[in-house]
Amino acid sequence: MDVWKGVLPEPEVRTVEDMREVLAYPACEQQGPLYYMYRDLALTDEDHAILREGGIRYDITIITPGSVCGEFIKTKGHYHPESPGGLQYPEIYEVLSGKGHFLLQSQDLTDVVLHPATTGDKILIPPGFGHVTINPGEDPLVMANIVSRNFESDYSFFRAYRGAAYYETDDGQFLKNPLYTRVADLRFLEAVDHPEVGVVREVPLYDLIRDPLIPDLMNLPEAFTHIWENCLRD
Ligand SMILES: O=P(O)(O)OC[C@H]1O[C@](O)(CO)[C@@H](O)[C@@H]1O
Repeated sequence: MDVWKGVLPEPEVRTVEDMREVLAYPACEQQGPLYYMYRDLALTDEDHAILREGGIRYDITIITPGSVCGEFIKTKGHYHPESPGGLQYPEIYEVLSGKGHFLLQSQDLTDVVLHPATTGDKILIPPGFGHVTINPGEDPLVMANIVSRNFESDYSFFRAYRGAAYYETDDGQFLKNPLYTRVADLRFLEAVDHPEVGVVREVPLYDLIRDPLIPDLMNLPEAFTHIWENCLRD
């Protein structure tokens, strides 16, 4: 992988079979791996200690291009649980190469946002938003994330509702998931910088592991309500 100069552990792999319960076309007979997750990466032991002490993790995920019976390949989708301060844990993503469509849906389904993103773009997942990443491009989508290491993702809603509120098909259309009876229309929003917390295009996400603000942003989201309130503004 060109974008990562460090050691790569064995990835966790999701296959068509693992994804069946969230697919637009669950009877699809295709098989094989769809995406690869390299979790808890660090370039040096010192960096790994910084990540551990800050209670955060740096991961890289590679989503292969293509479709599963006509639906673009995507991640499974999950929500994050509540942090001790009462807000759900947030997350930060960066596109390292390729194109991504980051679909974010609020817990009460009154807001569903799609952020198209390309190399360098950063995406904030605010507390309370479930998220799925779709690869709508012809190349692998390589993306990194920083997230708290103090929780496990919650897949129960996406399992019960067979995926996110919208499926993206390989002709570029968004199909409303019929199990969502009441849900907001999809809003398209450009990925923007968040200079107040140092999350900007010119600074690679990996460099932020040394910024003392980032562990707080990820683990004490209640101290950053001004960021969450504004990050999905039109
Ligand atoms: O857990 P899912 O929905 O398959 O999504 C995978 C993504 O989530 C993460 O676990 C972080 O939230 C990443 O490692 C990976 O990109």
